[in-house]
Amino acid sequence: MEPVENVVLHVADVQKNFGGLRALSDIDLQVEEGKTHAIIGPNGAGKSTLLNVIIGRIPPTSGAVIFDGTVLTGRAPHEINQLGISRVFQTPEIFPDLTVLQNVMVPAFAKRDGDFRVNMLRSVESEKEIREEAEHLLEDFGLIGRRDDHAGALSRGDKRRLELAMCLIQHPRLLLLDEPTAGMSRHDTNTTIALLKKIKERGMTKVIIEHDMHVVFSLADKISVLAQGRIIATGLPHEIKEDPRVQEAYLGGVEAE
Ligand SMILES: Nc1ncnc2c1ncn2[C@@H]1O[C@H](COP(=O)(O)OP(=O)(O)OP(=O)(O)O)[C@@H](O)[C@H]1O
Repeated sequence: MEPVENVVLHVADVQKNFGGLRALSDIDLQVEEGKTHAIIGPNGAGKSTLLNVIIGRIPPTSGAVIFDGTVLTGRAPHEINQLGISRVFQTPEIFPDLTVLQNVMVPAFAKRDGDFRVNMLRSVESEKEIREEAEHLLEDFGLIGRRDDHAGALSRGDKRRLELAMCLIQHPRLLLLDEPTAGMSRHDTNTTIALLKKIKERGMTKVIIEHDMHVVFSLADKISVLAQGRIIATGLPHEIKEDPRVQEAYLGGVEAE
């Protein structure tokens, strides 16, 4: 594998077996600081497994994940979060009984204080700085009008945007996005693409797993293609579009925009 400059995340020679099934083989992925790196591949290729290995939810069978020189493998998910990695899941993980504003504030306390604690909610009203930042984010995300509503009452698209705001208030160095536009209308998808482009302007590194080629080619600086648990190609978007192995394994017939 060719050396990559300014690598902030290195997935080094990772394998993952589920019993007799090898879900990931010989994964070597290098993500450059400040770039958006997309991971695409057909259903069952291993994308979610790879993401879960990176965030510490699934231990790899062998290999390691290194973030800015620190080995993540073996650390608990909340420790990995504290090191500067946040993630948005396919199914939004929000607090449905808290207000929209409280939802955005809680991860800021968690990052600062080290864990989610029930009593942190007592500080919600007194923490002016965090509250103001949360309100700014809700404005950016078009959710300020819903700030006092229960988050559980939001539409699916709004819940996903809320979750993104919950990540951003942590000022992560690396943001992992698992199909951030899944289930959204084209309009909501385009709004989310615009938001993610804005984040890019702030220089945050992103790893994005996505099925929607419109989203991938709108955002990615680099793309890796997973097929049957292996990375079969990594390159610039135009290189990936033109790669016959990729067309055969994945794009096959799908017109990339
Ligand atoms: N916890 C598990 N136990 C056993 N097998 C699993 C587990 N998680 C995933 N697998 C298997 O590992 C392979 C990779 O699955 P994974 O969900 O990572 O693929 P994916 O690329 O994310 O697919 P999709 O696009 O459908 O979400 C699949 O064959 C899947 O059935």
